[in-house]
Amino acid sequence: MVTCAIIGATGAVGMEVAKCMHSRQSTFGPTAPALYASPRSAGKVMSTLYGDLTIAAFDVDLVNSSSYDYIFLAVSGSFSLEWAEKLTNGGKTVVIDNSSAFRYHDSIPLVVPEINLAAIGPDDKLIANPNCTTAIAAMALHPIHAKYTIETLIVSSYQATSGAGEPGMQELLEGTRKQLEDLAAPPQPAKMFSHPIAFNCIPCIDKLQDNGYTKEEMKVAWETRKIFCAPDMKVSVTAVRIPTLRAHSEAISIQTKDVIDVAGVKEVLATAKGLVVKDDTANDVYPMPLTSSGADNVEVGRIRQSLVFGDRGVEIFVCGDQLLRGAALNAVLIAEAMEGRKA
Ligand SMILES: NC(=O)C1=CN([C@@H]2O[C@H](COP(=O)(O)OP(=O)(O)OC[C@H]3O[C@@H](n4cnc5c(N)ncnc54)[C@H](OP(=O)(O)O)[C@@H]3O)[C@@H](O)[C@H]2O)C=CC1
Ligand SMILES: N[C@@H](CC(=O)OP(=O)(O)O)C(=O)O
Repeated sequence: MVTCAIIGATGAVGMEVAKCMHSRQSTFGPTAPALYASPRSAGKVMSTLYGDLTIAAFDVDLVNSSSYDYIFLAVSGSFSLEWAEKLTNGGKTVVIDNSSAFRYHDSIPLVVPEINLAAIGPDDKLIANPNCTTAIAAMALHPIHAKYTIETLIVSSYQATSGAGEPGMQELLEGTRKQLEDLAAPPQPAKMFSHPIAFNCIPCIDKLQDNGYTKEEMKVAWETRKIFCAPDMKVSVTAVRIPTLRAHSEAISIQTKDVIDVAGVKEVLATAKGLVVKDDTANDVYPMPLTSSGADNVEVGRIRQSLVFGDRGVEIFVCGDQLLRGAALNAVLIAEAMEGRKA
């Protein structure tokens, strides 16, 4: 029996981890996870696919006394910095961290299972899960990179409010509801975002860096290079928050080393794991947040030859549920693969 705990179980990612575990019957399904959150949530009962489960307040000794096989961490970067290594419990537990705390450490694997599972060594006990915008793009980009060698990426993202967790979604819903009561009223003041998000879009996610890009934008560059082992790949991103609940979308311009064409791209994407090609624009079939929300696979479409890069470039549009592909599902697939290695 594989035993697991979710820390941050009441949050947007934590709740999805429990659902993903349940759906992966082969490895995790039979055993309900232990759920931990902040002391605010202690004793609360959460309805899950495993039935009603009671939340415990996080306490490192309490958690370590259970010697779980896997811990899914879904709290904050500062929380992970403080606790992640201690939670490996002297090597007894594998900790898969959804935060950005360890992604850029050379000695910590940053993993998308379909791409670089081999980055996990036999003694690795702390594994970093990538940023959601990075993970979704990577699913479509890696097969293209493997065939044509990507040299340059220019990305514009359209990111859902759940990227800011459960409170982000609540702010969109509440702001929209209030605005619809009186369209002439000033927007609700923003708490989670830097401006009201209802009926708006905000071209700034996370902290501004010295180079004029935001941290969210730089994460995509840093992480794509690390996951693809492509330190020289040129990556420029504009990350934008939009008033949707779930699923991030990205328009991606790709410039390659080798000559590339649409038919070849479609062929390589059609057989790639974790992807579904939705590319029939004449019949209004393309990736969208509404169709990719709740789905395990990333949608890719609008595949066309680049007017800018000619026969060394294509344009694609991707859309994926960032709570799943960009967080919970990616983490559970990592654990499943690590468990599979033991067999
Ligand atoms: N949302 C997304 O799309 C993605 C998020 N991530 C990362 O995943 C992590 C979680 O994000 P998300 O689910 O969105 O965040 P939420 O704000 O929705 O959830 C945060 C969770 O952390 C818990 N928590 C807060 N403080 C403590 C504490 N002291 N001890 C134990 N638990 C605590 C909260 O519990 P309580 O309810 O008791 O406060 C809650 O369960 C973050 O690091 C984020 O960067 C990564 C990829 C995508
Ligand atoms: N920053 C992402 C979500 C997230 O939490 O990312 P990260 O794990 O890199 O902090 C968003 O706002 O959509």
